[in-house]
Amino acid sequence: MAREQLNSAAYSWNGFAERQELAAALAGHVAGRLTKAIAERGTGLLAVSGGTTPAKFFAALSAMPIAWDKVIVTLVDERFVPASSPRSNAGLVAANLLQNAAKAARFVPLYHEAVGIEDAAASDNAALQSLPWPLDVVVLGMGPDGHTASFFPDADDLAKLLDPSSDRIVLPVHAASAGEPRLTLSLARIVDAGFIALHIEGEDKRTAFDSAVAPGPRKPIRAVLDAAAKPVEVFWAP
Ligand SMILES: O=C1O[C@H](COP(=O)(O)O)[C@@H](O)[C@H](O)[C@H]1O
Repeated sequence: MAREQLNSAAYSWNGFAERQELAAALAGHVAGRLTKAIAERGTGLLAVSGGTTPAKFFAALSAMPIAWDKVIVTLVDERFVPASSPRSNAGLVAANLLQNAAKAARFVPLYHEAVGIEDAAASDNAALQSLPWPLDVVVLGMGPDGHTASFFPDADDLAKLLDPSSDRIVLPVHAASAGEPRLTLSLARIVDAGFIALHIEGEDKRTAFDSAVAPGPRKPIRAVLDAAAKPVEVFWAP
């Protein structure tokens, strides 16, 4: 059960005492949304984040008894590295989510060998057109700098990345702080999802979230909160 529940127009705060408890609760919400989508339109479209936070949530979700053969999983964002790299978000998903019952899901990666991320983003854009948009569920993460997806505060052309009316599905990202070039779903596709969750853990991320929603410079996560038609469900544990 959520330890604390706070609401504002832009988000609902679901606080938990333990990370494992959060993982189980978030997995339950996501499974419920996917089950509903499968019943209504025969398929469930899920986009998940990478990084270090989601492993426990992925393990819990992978065991949920849903019709995984009707679920398509893709990524919110990806580092421009092959799946064999320890930095690969696809590698994290393969090792932790596409296991157990969830082995039956179809995974659509963002990384493909290409001359550069502009070419990779263009081919992803074409390949992902055929998915059954909108997303039923998107699970975002956030860095202590307030980046979410690969919307880094120092990214080139940040305004273009954060354009909520973009007709792009996937965009290339160059940002000095990102480590390597990135591929990211557009803000427009993220905020159009039926259920938007933000999964963050640790006091540093709570502080970063609090400062992002306070008056002041607009951090990328704030762009999601501002553009989403419904409140973002924030899942946090210390
Ligand atoms: O680089 C990334 O970082 C964020 C946050 O990751 P975390 O390690 O702090 O959990 C993540 O949401 C994103 O997918 C990833 O590419």
